[in-house]
Amino acid sequence: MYIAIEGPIGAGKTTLARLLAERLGAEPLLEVVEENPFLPLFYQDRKRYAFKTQVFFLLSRYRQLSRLRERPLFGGVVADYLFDKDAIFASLNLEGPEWDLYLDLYRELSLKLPPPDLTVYLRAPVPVLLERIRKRGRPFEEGMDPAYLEALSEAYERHFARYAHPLLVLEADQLDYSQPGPDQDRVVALVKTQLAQDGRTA
Ligand SMILES: Nc1ncnc2c1ncn2[C@@H]1O[C@H](COP(=O)(O)OP(=O)(O)O)[C@@H](O)[C@H]1O
Ligand SMILES: Nc1nc2c(ncn2[C@H]2C[C@H](O)[C@@H](COP(=O)(O)O)O2)c(=O)[nH]1
Repeated sequence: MYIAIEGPIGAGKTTLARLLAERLGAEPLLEVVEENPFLPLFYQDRKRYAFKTQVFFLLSRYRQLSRLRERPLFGGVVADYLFDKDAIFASLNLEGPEWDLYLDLYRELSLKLPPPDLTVYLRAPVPVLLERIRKRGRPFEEGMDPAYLEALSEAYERHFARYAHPLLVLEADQLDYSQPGPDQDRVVALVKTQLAQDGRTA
């Protein structure tokens, strides 16, 4: 069983991936964005650092997800990202020959990765995302541009409107699974039900 959680910045992906991994007896597969040395520079000058930032993410995501093919998944995996995320961000930040070169690389690498058994797409309004980003407190995200978040949310909507694999869409502002309580049980139950409907067991 391989579950991926996606959604815009601050939607609650890592929080949900940890919770599901714990409740389903699976391994969390988490991205460490702080490992990307270009990311803080990207937020200072998006045009200048977009390509370097993206290629670093592309390679590290590819390497991490490739390992899923190389070893048996005994208890399953819950990842806090989908490989497609890379192209969603790239489509907003790259253009011209850099975008063409990037897309060539992305297409080649994506062919080699398995799709998840279930993807959970977390939706939330921009003000909620901004509040959660503020609460998380990463220094380089302090001046997050609401227009960038809006464009990113729209790109996610377009992507999942034509997504061809099993998908569960959750309104992430309606469920507080960040602390113990009934919403945690509710979100776990929703995922289990979806897995069962798709013929998978958790
Ligand atoms: N469903 C939720 N309700 C309220 N707060 C949440 C929820 N999910 C996450 N949070 C909080 O929002 C912040 C961002 O969550 P995080 O999981 O890091 O988001 P993402 O991985 O999507 O960027 C964290 O401070 C987290 O505790
Ligand atoms: N330019 C890009 N930035 C990215 C990409 N993936 C993530 N990020 C940034 C967005 C956030 O500031 C931070 C963490 O992302 P979360 O979605 O985990 O909150 O990293 C990317 O591909 N390109």
